[in-house]
Amino acid sequence: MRGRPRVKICGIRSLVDAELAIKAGAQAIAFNFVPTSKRYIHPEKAREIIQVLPPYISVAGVFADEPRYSVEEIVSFCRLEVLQFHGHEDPEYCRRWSYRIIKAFRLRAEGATTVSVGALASWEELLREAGRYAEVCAFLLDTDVPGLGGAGRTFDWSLVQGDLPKPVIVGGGLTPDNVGAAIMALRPYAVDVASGVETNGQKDGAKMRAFVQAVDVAGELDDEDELDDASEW
Ligand SMILES: O=C(O)c1ccccc1N[C@@H]1O[C@H](COP(=O)(O)O)[C@@H](O)[C@H]1O
Repeated sequence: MRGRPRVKICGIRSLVDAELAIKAGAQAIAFNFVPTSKRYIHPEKAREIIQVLPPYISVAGVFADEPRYSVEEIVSFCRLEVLQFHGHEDPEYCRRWSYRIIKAFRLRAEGATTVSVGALASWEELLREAGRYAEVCAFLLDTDVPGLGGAGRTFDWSLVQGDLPKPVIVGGGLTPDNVGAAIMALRPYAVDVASGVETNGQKDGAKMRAFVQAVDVAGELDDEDELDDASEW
């Protein structure tokens, strides 16, 4: 992909965070329902925020290894539109949802020599895993870090050596300074950021604006390289 990637800002915990992200130009925001995450938000609070959002902003929920009934309950209570499964969910778990599903794969961190259980260390492993998840709408490529995600660390981008069968969202340690390079290297459908737009653990409006501007610049450069191709997302 091709052209200007979409931006998702993850770990929204207040209405102010949501407003800043939307004003900065994000197309999607996400609420984190992983209980161990420092960005966890209670469903009641997420629902309050979602109820007053303007239209045309995609709203996602991040889950990791959560029982299905519990996800169903939170999704319908909060009226989420897209679900991001960030744990060890297998292809069977990712089937037969009435919502769009993004499956996250955790890739070897830049500079690391080993990976944790379920994380991927080569293009061949990634390609094989991606082929198993027929019913998801996109893959999120994130970094293998303790706590499953959100640590602000990049993965080894050279592991990605071609196209995957679904649109690719790139996350993991992106910042206003490196997101342009990530886009030029990986040409994703979308980029995803949590830590890189925060200061002292709080969402930072200036960093969010700088992030979206960096995506705009890289997206324009990418556009110049591309002929319109309606067959690609
Ligand atoms: O943000 C978290 O705390 C988190 C916890 C558990 C699973 C996923 C989490 N966040 C996701 O991690 C990536 C990258 O975050 P970062 O930019 O490196 O901080 C992002 O996709 C979040 O959705």
